This record gives sequence, C-alpha cells and structure tokens, in this order.
Amino acid sequence: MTQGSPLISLRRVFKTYASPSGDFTALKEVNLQVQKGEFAAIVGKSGSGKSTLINVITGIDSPTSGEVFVASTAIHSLNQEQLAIWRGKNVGVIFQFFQLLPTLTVAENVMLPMDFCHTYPARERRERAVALLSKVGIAEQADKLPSNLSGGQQQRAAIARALANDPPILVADEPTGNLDSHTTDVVLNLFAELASEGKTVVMVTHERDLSRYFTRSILLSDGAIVSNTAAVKEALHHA
Ligand SMILES: Nc1ncnc2c1ncn2[C@@H]1O[C@H](COP(=O)(O)OP(=O)(O)OP(=O)(O)O)[C@@H](O)[C@H]1O
Repeated sequence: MTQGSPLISLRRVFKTYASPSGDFTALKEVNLQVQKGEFAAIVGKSGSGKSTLINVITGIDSPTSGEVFVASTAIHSLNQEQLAIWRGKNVGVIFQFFQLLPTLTVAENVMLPMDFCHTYPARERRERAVALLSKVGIAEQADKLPSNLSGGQQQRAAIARALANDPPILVADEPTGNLDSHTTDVVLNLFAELASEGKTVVMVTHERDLSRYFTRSILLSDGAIVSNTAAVKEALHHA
C-alpha cells in the first residue's frame, strides 16, 4: 500500500497537568502517525496516558508543547471556538457508556450532530439518520428510546451518531468496555468495516487480546509510546 501524508500526525507532544501536589507529565515526547483508513488501538495500563492522547488528537485537550496535525489542520493552533467547529465536522466520538440522550429517540440522537453543525438540510436529516442506523444494523430501532435497546444496540446507535456529519475520524474511548464478547465482536467488526471504507478509527482499550482487529497497536507506558506495531494482515493475506 502506498502511503500519502498521514491523516493524524503528532510531533514531539508533551502534556503536563498542573496540580496542587506538583506538575504531572502525562504525555512524554509522543511522536505518532496514523494513515487514512487505519483502525488503530491505543493500549496500556490505567494511568498510562491513553485518554490524554486521544483528547489531544481530538483537540479536547491541548498539548503543553509539540504539534498535532489532523487532516493537515494544525489543531494545536486553533482557538476554542475554531476547535469546536472543527471537531463537530471532523471527529465522531464514541464512549464506553454510549451517552445517548435518554429523552430523544434513537433517530433523534443521530440527528443531533447534524442539527448542531447544519451539515445537512433539515429536511434530509431524518432520512440520513435512518440510513446510518441501517448501516449499523438497527434501522428498526429508530423510533425507540435508548433505554429500550440492548447495550450493543445502544453502542451501534452511538456509532451511527458519530457518523452523522461524515467525519474522516472516529475516536472511541473503551467502546467495548461495557459489552459482552459477542457484542464486542460485532462492534469491532463494524469499526474495521468503516476503516476499510476510508474512515480512520482510533480506539482506546484495556483489552490487549483484541489486537487481531487492529491495523496498528500503540502501547503507552508512563506517557511514552513504548511500541507501535502495524499489523501484517495484508502480507499474510497475499502469502
Ligand atoms: N486533569 C488532570 N490533572 C492532573 N492529572 C491528570 C489529569 N488528567 C489526567 N491526569 C493524570 O495523567 C495520567 C494519565 O491519565 P489518562 O486518563 O490519560 O490515563 P489512561 O491511560 O487513559 O487511564 P485509564 O485507563 O485509567 O482511563 C494519570 O496519572 C492521571 O492521573
């Protein structure tokens, strides 16, 4: 596979949190490149800096020093307002506990990012939401409240919501942490399919035995990348 410029590029990123008990450096000279279409996992022990790393990639957290480029935007130099607009259009976020709004139907939840960003005309939003729910396999749940769905269905709804504005990047923080092994398999296969269609998926997980799903595994320890391994699936496939 020929590789163009990376979709995500971090250069010498440090993140230091100030606290009353002293400064704590959560990311130490992180250099990282992720190509378009990758399904990358960030793994490591609790406290190793995984959430900090994805928060820096999405602009939720700013680096103390270093540079973060995403799809050639220098997000370390955007102000808060610019970041919010950029994030709404470029990053879909998926959480461990789904975070669907309980008083809205599943379809209405999926329409919300479109309503916020005005990315699609109002008359098209419901149809697009149902199409996305169909893509993740739960179109028949569109008019139910989230509480009437299983955990796996709720996570699929959350993935549909993350896709609402057709962002190039999906970021997921422990998305399978609350799911059984079968549902984990369904959700990770869905991410792998989305990556093969050109989305770039970056996921944090504690579970190291999931590596078969990923094109890249990035291991963090004490805020530093200690290994960064690309899968050899293509080579195996063509062997
Ligand atoms: N706002 C903050 N202020 C001070 N320290 C922080 C802050 N946020 C995170 N940290 C510290 O930075 C380190 C990395 O935290 P982070 O949440 O990125 O780790 P993690 O690998 O995602 O952990 P977990 O798997 O438990 O979620 C931890 O030691 C944490 O206590």
